Amino acid sequence: MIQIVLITVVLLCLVHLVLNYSRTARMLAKIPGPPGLAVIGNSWEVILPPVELFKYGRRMAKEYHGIWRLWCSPISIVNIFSPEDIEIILSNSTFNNKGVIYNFLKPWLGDGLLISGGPKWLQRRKILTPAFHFNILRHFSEVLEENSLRLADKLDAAGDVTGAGDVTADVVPLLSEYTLHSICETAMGTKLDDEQKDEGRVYKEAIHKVGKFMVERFSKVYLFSDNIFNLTSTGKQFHQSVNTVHRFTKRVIKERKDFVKKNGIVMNEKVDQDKNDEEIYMYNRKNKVAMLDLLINAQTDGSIDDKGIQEEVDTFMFEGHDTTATGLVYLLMSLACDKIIQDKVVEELKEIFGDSTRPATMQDLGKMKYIDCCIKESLRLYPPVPFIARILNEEVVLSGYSVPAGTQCNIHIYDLHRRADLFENPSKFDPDRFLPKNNAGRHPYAYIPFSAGPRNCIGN
Ligand code: HEM
Repeated sequence: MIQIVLITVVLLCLVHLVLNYSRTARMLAKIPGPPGLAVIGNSWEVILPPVELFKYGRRMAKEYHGIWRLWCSPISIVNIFSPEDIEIILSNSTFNNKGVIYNFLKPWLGDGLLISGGPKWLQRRKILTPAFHFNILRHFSEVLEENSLRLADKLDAAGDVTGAGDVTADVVPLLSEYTLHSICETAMGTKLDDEQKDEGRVYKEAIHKVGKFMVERFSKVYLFSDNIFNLTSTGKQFHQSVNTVHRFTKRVIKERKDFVKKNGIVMNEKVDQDKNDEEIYMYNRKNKVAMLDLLINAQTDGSIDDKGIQEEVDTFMFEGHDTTATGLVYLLMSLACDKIIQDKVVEELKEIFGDSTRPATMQDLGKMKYIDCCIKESLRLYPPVPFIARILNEEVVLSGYSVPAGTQCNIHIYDLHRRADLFENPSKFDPDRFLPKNNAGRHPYAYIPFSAGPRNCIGN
C-alpha cells in the first residue's frame, strides 16, 4: 500500500515538474491567464454548464487584452481575439490544421472538408470550390425564391395564430426547415417530398442532439478522451444520433446517384454564351448540377470514394443549414428589436420593387445595400460560428508572447467583433458601420464571420 502511495506521489511530482518547469510550461506561464492549480491547471474551473462556460470566456476576454491562456492538463490553450494575431494564424497555411475539439465531430463528419487537413483537404477543396462559383449559385435563385415564398407563408400563418395584436412565434424551427430544404435542393439536388420532410425533421432533431452532446463534451475536460466519452450515456446517445443523421444523408446520396444514372449530368459544358470565358459552367440544358454531382463525377476518376462522398455530404448538409439558420434567426431578432432600422429595410425594398410582387433578381440583390449592412451587422454581433480552433504546428509569436508548438489556439470571433477599439459602441446593432464610408481603414481581420485566409468558409 505504502509503495503505491509513494509511486503515486513521485509520479505526481514528476508531472508537476514537467507541467511547470519544462520549456513549454515556462513559455506558457508568461502568457496572461487565470492562475491554475498544480497538475490539473485550470481544468477544474472550466467544468461548467455550457451557458456558464460561454460567460466564463467572455469574462476572460474582458479581463485580458487580446490574448489569454488556459492550461487544461494535458492540453494547453491560447485564446486570441486581436486582428493582428488572428491574421498571423489564419493567413498562414502552416496553421491550417484544426484544433483537438474538431475530433469530437469525427464520428459524424469523418474526414470532411471542415475537419480534414493536408493533401486530402486540398484535393477535396479543389473538387468542391467550383460549386460555389457565383455563376453557379445564380442558377439556384429560382429554387431559393420558391423556398422563400413558402417560408413567408409559414411566417404569416404563425403570426395569425392568435388573431389581432402582437404575436409571438418561434421562428427557429421554421428557419431551420427553410435552410435545410434549400441546401438539400441546391447542393444535393434533392427536393424533400412529404415522407422525406418527416425524415428531415428527424434529421434536424438528431443534429440538435449531436450539437448538445458536443457542447456537453466540450465543457467537461474529462470527456475529451474517446474511451471515457464512449462509455458514458451521453456518448452512447451521441452515437445513436449520429446514426440517425447518417441514415438521412445516405438516402440523399442514393437518390441523387439514381437520378444521375437515369438522366446523366454533363460537366463543364459551356451553355451561358453571354458570360465571360473564365467562368465555369457545369450545366446541361435540362438539369442544374448540384455540388453532390461534382463528388459523384469525381468518383468516376477515383479521386473520391463512397466514404468520402458521405463525409462531404454530412459536412455540407450541416454547415450549409445550421449556420445560415442561426444567422437568419439573429437577423430577424435584431430587426424585430429596432423599428427604425426595420422601416429603413422596408423603404429600400419599396424603392426596388414598388408595389410589385415579382420575384427578386440577382440585380435586385445588388441594390439591397442597406439590407446587406444589416446582415453584416447581425453576423458581427451574433456570429453563428463564435469561435474556431487551430493546433499550432510551430512555435509562433502572438501579442509579443512566444507560444509553443502543440498549443491549441482558439480564435474568438465573438470577442473580436465586440472590441470597442474596432467597433465603437460595440453592443449596439448599427448597420451603418458597414456603409462603405465607415468601412474604410478597418483591419482586414477585424471582421471575420466566415473566418479568413486559405481555410475560410467555402460557402461565404
Ligand atoms: C451564415 C452562414 C455561414 C457562416 C457564418 C459560416 C462560417 C464558417 C466559418 C467561421 C468557417 C471556418 C471554420 C473553421 O475554421 O474551423 C466555415 C467553414 C466552412 N463552411 Fe461555412 N459558414 C456559413 C455558411 C456555409 C454554407 C452555406 C456552407 C455550404 C453550403 C458552408 C460550408 C463550410 C465548409 C465546408 C467549411 C470548411 C471549409 C474548409 O475548412 O476548407 N458554410 N464556415
